[in-house]
Amino acid sequence: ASATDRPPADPLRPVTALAADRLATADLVAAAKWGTDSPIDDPAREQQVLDTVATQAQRIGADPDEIRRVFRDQIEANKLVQRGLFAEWTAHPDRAPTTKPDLNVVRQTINRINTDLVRSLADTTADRTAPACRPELLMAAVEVHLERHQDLLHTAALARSLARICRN
Ligand SMILES: O=C(O)C(=O)C[C@]1(C(=O)O)C=C[C@@H](O)C=C1
Repeated sequence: ASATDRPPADPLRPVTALAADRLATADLVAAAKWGTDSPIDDPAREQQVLDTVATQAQRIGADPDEIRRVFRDQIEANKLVQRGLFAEWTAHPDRAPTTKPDLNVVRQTINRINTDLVRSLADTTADRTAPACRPELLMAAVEVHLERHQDLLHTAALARSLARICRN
């Protein structure tokens, strides 16, 4: 067998990278909401996200309820980052953002990541069911943390976002 016959060393890397990509948008969402009347919690938008990913899951033969649960975690993790940043900006106003992104544009980015993440979850159903899922997921999270030089807030949120990736 040649090296190319080997299964990928890091099968959960794409899912982990997409979860981190989605969390990176929390900085933009927080900056868009900072100093406005828009609250961090937007239940109507959450419902829209969850319904859309469930429909996408169904269309590609994935379990819509499982995908909903995984995305509930993505949303909670996103709010963790937003709340952490609001706390930091409140305590240190000099660290608050000076430009305000357009929330609708940021949501378009989130929508694209959501679609990719649904696909990636469907593609890794076997890996996520395997006994090796937890160690592989941890390895992928450590690699993403190191490569992106993530701070504690984003790494803690990443761990939160991965809570239900493994099926066992
Ligand atoms: O779109 C927003 O307003 C966000 O804050 C992002 C997000 C999400 O993770 O999708 C998180 C919290 C809100 O309640 C709704 C959605």
